[in-house]
Amino acid sequence: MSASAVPPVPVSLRGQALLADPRLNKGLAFPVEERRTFGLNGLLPVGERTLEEQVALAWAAVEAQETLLGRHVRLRQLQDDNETLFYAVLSAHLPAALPIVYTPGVGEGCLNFSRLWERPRGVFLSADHKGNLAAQLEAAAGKRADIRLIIVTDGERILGLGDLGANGMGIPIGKLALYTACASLDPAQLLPVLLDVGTDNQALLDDPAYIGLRRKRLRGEAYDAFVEEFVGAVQDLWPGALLHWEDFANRTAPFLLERYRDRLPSFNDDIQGTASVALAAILAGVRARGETLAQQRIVIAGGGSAGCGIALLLEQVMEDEGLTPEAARDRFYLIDRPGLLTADMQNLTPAQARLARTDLARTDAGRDLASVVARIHPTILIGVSGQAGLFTEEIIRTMARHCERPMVFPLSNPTHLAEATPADLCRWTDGRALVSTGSPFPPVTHGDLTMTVDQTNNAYIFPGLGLGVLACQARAVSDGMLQAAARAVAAQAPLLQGGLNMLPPVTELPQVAQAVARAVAMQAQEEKLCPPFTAEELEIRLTRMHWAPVYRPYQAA
Ligand SMILES: O=C([O-])CC(=O)C(=O)O
Ligand SMILES: [Mg+2]
Repeated sequence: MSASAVPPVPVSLRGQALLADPRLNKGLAFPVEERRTFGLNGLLPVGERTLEEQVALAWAAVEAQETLLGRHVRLRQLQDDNETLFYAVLSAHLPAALPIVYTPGVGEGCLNFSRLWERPRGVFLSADHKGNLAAQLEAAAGKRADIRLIIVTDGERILGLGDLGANGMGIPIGKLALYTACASLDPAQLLPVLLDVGTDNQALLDDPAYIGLRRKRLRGEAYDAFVEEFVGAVQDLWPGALLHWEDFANRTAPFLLERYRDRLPSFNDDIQGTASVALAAILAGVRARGETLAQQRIVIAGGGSAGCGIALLLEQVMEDEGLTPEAARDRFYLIDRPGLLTADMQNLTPAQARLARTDLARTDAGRDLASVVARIHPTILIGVSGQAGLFTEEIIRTMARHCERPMVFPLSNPTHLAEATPADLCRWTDGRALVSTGSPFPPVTHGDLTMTVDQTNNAYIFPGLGLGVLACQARAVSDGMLQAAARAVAAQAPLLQGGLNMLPPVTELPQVAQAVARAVAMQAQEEKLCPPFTAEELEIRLTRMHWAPVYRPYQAA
């Protein structure tokens, strides 16, 4: 769409204030007339640039940075300076920009967040300000803001990096960028929120540069009441907005998910988004092998909420394929630090207890990962352990002896925490393994074949899920909607169309998001979780919600 076809936006800011507003700033792309109308002459040099020229220069400046952190910082500065240009850069360079803005670059950003802090983005809600959260949310978002989607974290389990306290704000900022870059949601409708309830990370508490609350984490009833006040404020201020929970600790995440999933549209991305994309890749893999999910033996290394979430969604599909709930559960072997989880263990979470094995006792030998793999001959091995190198050569070679095309998913993030590298997995299995990681990896070569590495990252799911939920005004996010999202992604698997990959390439994330959004909305309607709509109405809404990174003309308000 050319700029002249777009109706002018009324703008009340002038001069410095206009240039300092990242949502409105155009930098040297302000045309002569707007420079005059808004008092920009003298503030800007006379030179003019098109958006395309700005994109080329901005991207060159990113690429000139020597480190991943440097590139991440450069893009974050661009986002805070000129949002339109930032998203134009992302859409022009999506595969290269994603690992900078998102995993693994965002991990570096979080680790250095306090030191890099320059200007605010999003809302920091501190436990010290309890009782005042609604006012702070409204003030920080802007009085007239129409917030449709919030990502919230309390920073306790940032990727596999652990408790980063207030530094975890990098994650909601980074993930929200994907809602715009992949699903074209208007960035003005998205809000990152950090619940600053303290940190148990002593290094941060001791760090003079740390920007967060200097106290141990709020726990128990005080924590619950704080989250409750936050959710209540969101519902009052922005009814119908979607709440995306991200990177909460394993013990907190499932509890918050269950507590709120029927009260407002909400989902936990680490549990449900990760499960949905894993299901997508696995469905593509088993179909390519000419099998069903119900035929698989699945070992999950990592008994946290992500591992349990993956098992739950896979089980539901196995039941759809005709297995009884007991038979479906029997397909899974959940392994955590103490080894295979067995029903006689103490302190299991409810999700772990459901999956714990009853055919072994906690005192039995052979409960370590290598022994379990050697005994049960899994067809699928999933790593959500945060333990680099957990998938050893011996384990993988054993698995590959009993399975022609073993599926191996080292999903831990960021890159250095993956349970194995794709290159090793390819070598140890003579190129037979179907490999997918959580973070991006370079292509692998086997013989004269070079293939890109699939990334089973929730980025395939959450942007489209959010778009679909908002487009149909769903009042909740059901497991059925997550299954529908997975099926929509699996339907685009190159592996089922003569290609090598289980997931579509990252370049296709925008098309994937549209397909996921449609599938999610249709499923919500099927389950009567939204007002009824026709297919035509859905298309109109999806088109209306489409925000493109182009400069709109301004007129003085
Ligand atoms: O952020 C990512 O890349 C995936 C994710 O949710 C996590 O690892 O916590
Ligand atoms: Mg996460």
